[in-house]
Amino acid sequence: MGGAFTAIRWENPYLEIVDQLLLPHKIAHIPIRNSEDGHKAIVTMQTRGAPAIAIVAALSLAAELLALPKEYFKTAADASDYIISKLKYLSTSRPTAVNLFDAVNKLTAVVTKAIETDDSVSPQDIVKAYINSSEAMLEADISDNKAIGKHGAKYLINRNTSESTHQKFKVLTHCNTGSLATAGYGTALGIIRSLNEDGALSHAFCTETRPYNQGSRLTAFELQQDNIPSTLVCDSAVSFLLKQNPDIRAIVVGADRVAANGDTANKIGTYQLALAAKAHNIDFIVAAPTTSIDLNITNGDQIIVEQRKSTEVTCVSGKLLIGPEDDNTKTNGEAEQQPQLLAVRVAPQGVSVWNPSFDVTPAELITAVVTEKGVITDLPNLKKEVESKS
Ligand SMILES: CSC[C@@H](O)[C@@H](O)C(=O)COP(=O)(O)O
Repeated sequence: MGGAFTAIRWENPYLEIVDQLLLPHKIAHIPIRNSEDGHKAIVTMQTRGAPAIAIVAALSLAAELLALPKEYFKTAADASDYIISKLKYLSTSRPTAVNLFDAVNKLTAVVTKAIETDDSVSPQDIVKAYINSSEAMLEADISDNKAIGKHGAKYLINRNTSESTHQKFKVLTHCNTGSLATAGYGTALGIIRSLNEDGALSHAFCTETRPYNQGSRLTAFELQQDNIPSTLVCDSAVSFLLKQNPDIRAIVVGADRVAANGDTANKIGTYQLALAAKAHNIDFIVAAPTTSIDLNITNGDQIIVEQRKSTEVTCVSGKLLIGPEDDNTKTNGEAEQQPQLLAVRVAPQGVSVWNPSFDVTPAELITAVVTEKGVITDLPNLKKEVESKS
C-alpha cells in the first residue's frame, strides 16, 4: 500500500472511498456522490485521518458539481455562492483536524479570487477552478507524504546509525497515519515505510489505539499488507515495551493540528506516549504535512478537542469469530461475505464516560516535527520556520 490499494479513488467525475468501518475484515469501496455523502462518510468515520478528511470533503463537492446539469448556475456568483455554502457545511463534520478547515479556506479563496479578478468569468470557469484545485490537493498530499517519509527516515537514520555500524532499529507508532488516513503512503507510517525501504527498520510496533482501535484495525493491517515486520501491542504495554527494547529508538506519530508553538493535537494517548519517550530518552517525532499546521493559534490550549460517544469506550466491536478456521481460510465464496460486525458491551450500563478523541502534546516533549518541507527541531520557532519555507 505503499501500493496495495487506494483508499481515496478519484476518477473524475467519480469518487469512491474504502469503507474503513469494515476494515480489517473486508476491503469495500463505496461511492461518494455529493457533499452530503462526503459529510456523512466523515461523521461516521467511514473515512478518517486528518489529510483524508480534507480530501474526501473537497472531492465530494467536486463529484457533486460535476453531476449538475450544465446550465444549473445562471451566473458565476451563483456557482461561487453554492460552492462556498457547501464548503461551510462540510466544515461542520469534525472539529479537530485543521486540514479540513485549511482545505475549505483555500478552496473558498480559489472561487472568490476567480470571481473577483475577471468580470467575464462564467459559472463553468468557477466550477473548473474548484475541480482543478481539489484535484491538486489530492496529488499534493501523496507527494507531501513521500517527502515526509524521506525527511523523517533520513533524520532518524542519521541519529541512530553510524556508517560503521549500519545497525537497524525499531520504532513504535500510534493510531493510523497510513494510506488510509491520507491520499496515500502516509505521514508517520510514511516514515516507517521509508525506513523499511532504506533497510534501516528492524521492527515496527503499533498500539491498538483504544477506544476506536485505529491501530489494531488499520495500522496493523497496513503493516501486514506491506510485509513490514511488526507487532501489535496494547496501549498500556508501551512503557514496559520501551524498557524491554532499548533498540526502539523513536515513537513516530501523526497530527491533527499543530499550533504555532509546536503543541500538537493527535489521537488520544499520544501525550502519554510522549511522556514515556522522554522517560526512556528516545525521540518523539510528529510527522505532518504543513496543511496540519495551524499558525493562527499560538498554542495547543486553543485547539477544540472532539468529544465522542460513550459507546466507543463501553463497547468493543469486531467480527464475530465463527470458529478456529475463521482466520486465513478461503472457503468457496463464503470468505467474501459481508463480515458480521458486533458491538459487545464491556462496561456496566449507565457508567459515566469521558471520551476525548484527541489530546494535546506539549511542544517541549516533541523532538522534531517532520513536514514535506523538512525537519523542524527548533519548535519555539516553528512558526518562523514554516513561514520561511513556504
Ligand atoms: C495522518 S493522520 C494523523 C491523525 O489524523 C491520526 O493520527 C488521528 O489522530 C486520526 O484520528 P481519527 O479520529 O481516526 O480521524
